[in-house]
Amino acid sequence: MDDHPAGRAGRNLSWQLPEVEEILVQAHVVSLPLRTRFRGQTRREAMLFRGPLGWGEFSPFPEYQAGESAQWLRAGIEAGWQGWGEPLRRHIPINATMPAVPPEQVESVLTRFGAVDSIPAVKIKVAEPGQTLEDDVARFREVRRLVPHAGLRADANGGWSLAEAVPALERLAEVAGGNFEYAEQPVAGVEPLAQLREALADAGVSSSGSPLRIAADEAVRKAEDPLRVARLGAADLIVVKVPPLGGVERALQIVEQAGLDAVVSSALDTSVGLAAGLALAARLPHLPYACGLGTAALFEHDVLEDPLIPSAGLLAVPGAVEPSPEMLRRHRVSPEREQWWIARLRAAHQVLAAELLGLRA
Ligand SMILES: O=C(O)CCC(=O)c1ccccc1C(=O)O
Ligand SMILES: [Mg+2]
Repeated sequence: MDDHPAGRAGRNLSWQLPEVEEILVQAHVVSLPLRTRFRGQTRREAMLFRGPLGWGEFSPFPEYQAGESAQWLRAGIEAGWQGWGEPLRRHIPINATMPAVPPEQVESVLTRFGAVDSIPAVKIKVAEPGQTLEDDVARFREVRRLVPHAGLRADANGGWSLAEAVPALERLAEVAGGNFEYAEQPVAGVEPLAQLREALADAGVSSSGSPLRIAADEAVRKAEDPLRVARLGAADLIVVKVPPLGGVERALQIVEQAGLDAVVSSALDTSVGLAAGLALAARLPHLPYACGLGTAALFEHDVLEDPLIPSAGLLAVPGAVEPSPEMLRRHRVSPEREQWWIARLRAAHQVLAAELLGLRA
């Protein structure tokens, strides 16, 4: 557990990087409208490309620089040129994802994730800038009212301070009854998570008689060293996303080396990217929680004829997916935007090429 995975000559981690021009032979940049604002955005842009083995996605968020974006490119290239290995299961339980909406919108969001009685868990965004704890409590309460048997999770995206997080989680735990599965990245960083775990234990914040569990998200996907969380005992479980971790194979290694329970989640990917998340969830030997891969339900339009929307609380592991040419055309970005994405691709490719060279040296 002491090496950064990038420094390990692990299984299947060395590859032939395709040239940029080869990637661009069949590349499409789309802008997809969201139904509800998410991460402050109302549209999601993505570059999709076809390799010999199938489609891959490159969709780092607009503000991401080349260093961070290189991992996203690595994941997309893995999909098209490397493949994902053999699944251990055919269906993945899927949580609903609840953006920071007012309570009167909760029901309409939930119903997009299939019959509400079948939803195994709901991940609820909290600590949204500009909102208050009362907004979070009201949203939690409404979810609990509509799906009283679902597990509940709160995702603060690191938005609380330590001093805010303890009373906030105490409140939400009351509302959730025994159904509070975990709090995702309630505070930013790794050490603060470890401190919060102690503070919650001292304050006796619990669900179903056990201390409230803490999940690390940004502390894994945006960290120089994604395993520090595990080494410091800063979380009970980790959220793993294929694109920022550089692919299915690397994400698998991180989970294995962390030795913690893992929840696979999307990065608000199109259905092309979600297929990679499902491939990862299908390969994890132990999958104790529903995964956050139902986010196609938050899109007004997607690129597949049949987007990967959960039904009966599940998504089938699709293997290969094929975007519809009509959707790719309909949601195509402007030529200027396309050039911007190609420049991003080139910059990320350069970083990735240097990284892979370093590995081989
Ligand atoms: O986990 C889920 O339910 C959906 C994915 C999700 O919330 C997300 C999507 C894009 C960027 C960040 C996040 C996040 O978990 O913080
Ligand atoms: Mg999160």
